[in-house]
Amino acid sequence: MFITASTDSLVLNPRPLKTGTSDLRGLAQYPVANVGDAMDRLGLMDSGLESQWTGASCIGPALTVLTREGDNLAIHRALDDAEPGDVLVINALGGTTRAVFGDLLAEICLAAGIAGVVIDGLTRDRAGIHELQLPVWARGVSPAGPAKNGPGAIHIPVACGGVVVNPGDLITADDDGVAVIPAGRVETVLGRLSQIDSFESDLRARIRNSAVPSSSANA
Ligand SMILES: O=C([O-])CC(=O)C(=O)O
Ligand SMILES: [Mg+2]
Repeated sequence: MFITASTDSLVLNPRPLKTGTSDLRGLAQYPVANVGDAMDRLGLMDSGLESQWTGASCIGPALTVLTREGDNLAIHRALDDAEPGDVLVINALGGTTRAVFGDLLAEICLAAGIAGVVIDGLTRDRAGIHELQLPVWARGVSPAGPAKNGPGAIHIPVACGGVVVNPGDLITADDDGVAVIPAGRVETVLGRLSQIDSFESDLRARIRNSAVPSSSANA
C-alpha cells in the first residue's frame, strides 16, 4: 500500500482464476446496451452510476471490494492484489456524503494496470481523473475525503449498482453504463451478441435504404 495503516479490520479472500483474454477481445467490440440485450436486459447497473468523463470505456474481470461508506482502506489494500486488466468494482454502500476515490488512487490504479473503476459511491478529483484518462463510473462527486480505517473485504461477492458482482465476473462499461456478465455465461452472451449485431446491422441498412433522398425531403 502507498499509505501506512493497519489492515487488521479487512477480510482478504484468495483471488479467483482469471478469465481468458480471447473472451475479452470478442466482447470489447460490442456496446454495453447490446450486452444488456444479450442478457435479457438484466445484469445492468442502475443509471445512478455514471461515467465520469465522456468516451470512457473498459472491459475486464472484476476485482471486488466492499468498504464502509466514506472509507477507502479496503480499496488501497485491494490494489496490492490487482493484476493488469482488472476492473475494480467497489461497493461503498452507495454513500453520497464522502468520496472514497480520487486522482491519487487513480494513479495507483494506472500503475497497477487497472482497466477501469466502478464505484457504488462517490469519487473526487474528477478533472485529475479525466486528465489521467482512467475510466471511472460513480454515483457522483464530492470534495469531502474519506477515512482509512476499514472495515472492508476483498475478493468477495458484492452488490454494485443493484447487481451482484462475483470476483472474476466480466465487467464491460461505456458512456451508457455498466454491465456484469457472470463468468460462466460469457460464451452464451457472446453468441447472442453476434446475432443481435447482425439483426441491428440489417435493420439499420433497411432504414437507411428507405430514407427519402434529401432533395425531396427539403422540397
Ligand atoms: O484522499 C483520498 O483517499 C482519496 C483521494 O482524494 C485520492 O485518492 O486522490
Ligand atoms: Mg485526492
